[in-house]
Amino acid sequence: MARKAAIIGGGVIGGGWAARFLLNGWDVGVFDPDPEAERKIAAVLANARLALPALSDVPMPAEGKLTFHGTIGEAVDGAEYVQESVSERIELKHKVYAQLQQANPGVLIGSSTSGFKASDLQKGSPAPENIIVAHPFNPVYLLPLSEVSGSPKNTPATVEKTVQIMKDIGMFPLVIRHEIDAFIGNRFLEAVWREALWMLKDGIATTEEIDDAIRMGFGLRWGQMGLFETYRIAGGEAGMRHFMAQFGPALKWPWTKLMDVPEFNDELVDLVASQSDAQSGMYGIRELERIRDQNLVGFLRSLKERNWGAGKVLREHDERRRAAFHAGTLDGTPLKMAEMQVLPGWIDYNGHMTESRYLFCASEVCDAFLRLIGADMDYVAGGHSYYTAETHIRHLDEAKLGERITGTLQVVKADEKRIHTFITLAVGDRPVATVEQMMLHVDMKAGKACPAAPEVLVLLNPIATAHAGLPVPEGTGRAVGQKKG
Ligand SMILES: NC(=O)C1=CN([C@@H]2O[C@H](COP(=O)(O)OP(=O)(O)OC[C@H]3O[C@@H](n4cnc5c(N)ncnc54)[C@H](O)[C@@H]3O)[C@@H](O)[C@H]2O)C=CC1
Ligand SMILES: C[N+](C)(C)CC(=O)CC(=O)[O-]
Repeated sequence: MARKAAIIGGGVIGGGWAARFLLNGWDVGVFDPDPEAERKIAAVLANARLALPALSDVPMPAEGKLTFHGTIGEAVDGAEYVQESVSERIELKHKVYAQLQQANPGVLIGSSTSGFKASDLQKGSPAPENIIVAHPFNPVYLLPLSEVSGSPKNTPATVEKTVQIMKDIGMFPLVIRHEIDAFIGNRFLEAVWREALWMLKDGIATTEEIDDAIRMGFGLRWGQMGLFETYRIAGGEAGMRHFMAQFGPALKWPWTKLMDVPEFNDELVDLVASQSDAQSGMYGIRELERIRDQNLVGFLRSLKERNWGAGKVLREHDERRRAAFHAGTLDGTPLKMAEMQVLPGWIDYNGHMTESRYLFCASEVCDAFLRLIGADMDYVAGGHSYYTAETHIRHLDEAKLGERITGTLQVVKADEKRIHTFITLAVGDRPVATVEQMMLHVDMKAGKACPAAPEVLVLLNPIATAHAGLPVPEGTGRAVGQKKG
């Protein structure tokens, strides 16, 4: 049975949480009095469905069931976790917790609050230990950070349970060790926001110029190394100490206006909003969200390839799901090994997935299979691997932008040195290509074929035996130009 989360407040952030839980296989019950909430969540979910699966290299679980409810009590019924995402008003949050704890007394409540401390949120609650901060960043379905911040009233077990739930949905829970307003992320962002408002108000730069200064320069660095690692490099070979010596005195120079806040009045709002309209008003918000998501997917995918920063979190999430997935897949049928989404860069001038990507997809399927039988990176580091000796691709149908391709693999024949595989790439139940391959087991140092290690054969052989009982897949052994049948 699917696990269930309740999302209380289905606006920008609640919608993002709903999408993340649903796409990770949880059922989600939503309560939001806004009559538009269902439509808004559907729009967020549509964008999330295009973006989040593109980060995964293992099959995503079946999407959970989304339900909308007329009361908080119905939404939280049967939920093991609540993500509260109502507007940032403390009295509203207190009212919501009272209703939640009356309906489901032991339920764990994580708050999306941007700045209230857990001890502020817990005031007046009969069970303060079950209320904790789990502060996300927009878009919740793509960005992994969740700042988990408790008070002395939360037990270590509550913190750990929250951490585990965040990991289960692919997030990076950062436990904040000291209770502070706005945690780490927003304390930092607020400082940047104040400086930006000053520069606007003083007529130093426009919204667009400030955004350009970020996105053409240091913003790109922050996304992959943060602040300290970046500055360490800026110190040259002498590193951080040299950086500090060189730029330390600047701390006392009038570089910032940080302690002063520009007066927040209509004039300031008009200045920011009108410049922002001029800069980006040609795009609708949902359109901007899709542009942002595609940029983030490309960025995150390249971090994933390098197993770095947020990309490492994605890989770890894949590993956890891979283990769960394979536990249920070794049943003697062709192995469902990988799922991929057709990304914008994969489309050619004919408007469909370009031919090299079929081989790329097959190689993802094949690598997943090799990991399954223990021929993984540690095995390769030990000097042995499988090399592909021959590949035959048949293109059966088109794959279009955004479609999800499932790759299944059947072992046609295997012995100590060879694996003959037949991979089917399908969109739903429509095969788009088959890829037949012969792989040779190789001693990499000697550059020669040799028998695979016993620990690999012990995993490979039962699969090969089970698959030997299956019909030989249609198309096996075909040559280019050969007539069907
Ligand atoms: N927008 C952002 O960038 C971020 C916001 N947050 C936090 O997330 C929370 C929600 O913020 P947003 O989604 O931006 O606001 P929003 O205004 O988009 O959504 C708030 C939702 O709460 C609903 N609501 C109001 N009273 C309610 C009640 N009694 N029960 C259930 N729902 C109710 C509203 O109808 C609305 O749909 C806030 O605590 C905010 O500080 C956290 C991270 C980022
Ligand atoms: C502006 N904000 C304070 C609501 C921002 C956040 O809380 C995090 C984010 O997504 O930037």
